[in-house]
Amino acid sequence: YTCLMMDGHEVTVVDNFFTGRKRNVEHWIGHENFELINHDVVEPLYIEVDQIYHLASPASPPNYMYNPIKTLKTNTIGTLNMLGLAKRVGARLLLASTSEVYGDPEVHPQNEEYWGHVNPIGPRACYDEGKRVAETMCYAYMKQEGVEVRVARIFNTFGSRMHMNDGRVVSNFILQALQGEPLTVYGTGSQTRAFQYVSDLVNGLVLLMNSNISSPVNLGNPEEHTILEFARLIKSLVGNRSQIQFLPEAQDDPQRRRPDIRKAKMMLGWEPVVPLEEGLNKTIQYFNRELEHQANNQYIPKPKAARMKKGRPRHN
Ligand SMILES: O=c1ccn([C@@H]2O[C@H](COP(=O)(O)OP(=O)(O)O[C@H]3OC[C@@H](O)[C@H](O)[C@H]3O)[C@@H](O)[C@H]2O)c(=O)[nH]1
Repeated sequence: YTCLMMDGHEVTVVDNFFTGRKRNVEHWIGHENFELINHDVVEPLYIEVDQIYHLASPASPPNYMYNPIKTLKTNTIGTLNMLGLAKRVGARLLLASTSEVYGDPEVHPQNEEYWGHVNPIGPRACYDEGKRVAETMCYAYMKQEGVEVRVARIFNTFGSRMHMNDGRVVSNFILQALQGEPLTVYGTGSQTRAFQYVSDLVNGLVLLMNSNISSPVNLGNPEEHTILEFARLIKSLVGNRSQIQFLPEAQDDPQRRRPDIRKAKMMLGWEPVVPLEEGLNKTIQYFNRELEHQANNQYIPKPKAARMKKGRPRHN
């Protein structure tokens, strides 16, 4: 799939490593087109660039709810800083927005015209409303300052290099199945989602960035399943006998979600090409290797040296 560095672009990765990991980019360290900056977008950034993929923000519900104020700052102040950077250097900015701007949708499937159904004071608000105002900011900078913006509304995505503690449903189910633990379904499992594999998303993001479409575009895989169906599918692909355990439902959990991707198809010529099972199998292999890596890299503390007692004279 598309790779900016292999295509000859110089890429500067900016990460505060709140949910990111150095291991995910370590194979690029030393490449002449690659640079890594440990930086938080809540602080201003002064670099020279032509294009900004503004992907900053935790995306997993447990991660973004862990520190809602930080999530809000990242999506508001962070977005203002990135738009300010785009304005200063004349760069184009692509915002990673989300299907969560549609909230718990009353329209199905969701197309880009739908305004959404979001609880502004619920537990997901820091993210939903943060992304909604981030979109608003993009169009204010476009109108008032002439900044070129692109807005991708990204639907549920999974794949290699996800964090083991990510907390979203695909990584949870795979890790649970691989370890023979029960698969935790929140609520009845009748809520639906549609999942795209990460490489499809990357292709869509690069196509959108280089297109002339400034209005929001959905990027997702329209193949919709209930969460219970996902649990059963992952169990069968991993091939073990984990139980399914029903836990209380998550508050404000969207009940149905599926992208209408006609706009991306028509205007970008984009659609997902990785079948669900193939993506899941790749991700299962990845998490298998992660579990092995974890088992082989346990930190074993060295025995502590005897501590000097306080108050006694030291004889050196
Ligand atoms: O262990 C789990 C985790 C999650 N779930 C359920 O699975 C569904 C999907 O949950 P996830 O946490 O993976 O993701 P959500 O769809 O709720 O949110 C996601 O939406 C789109 C993106 O912007 C983000 O990646 C994320 O916010 C929900 O109904 C959730 O309640 C489980 O049943 N068990």
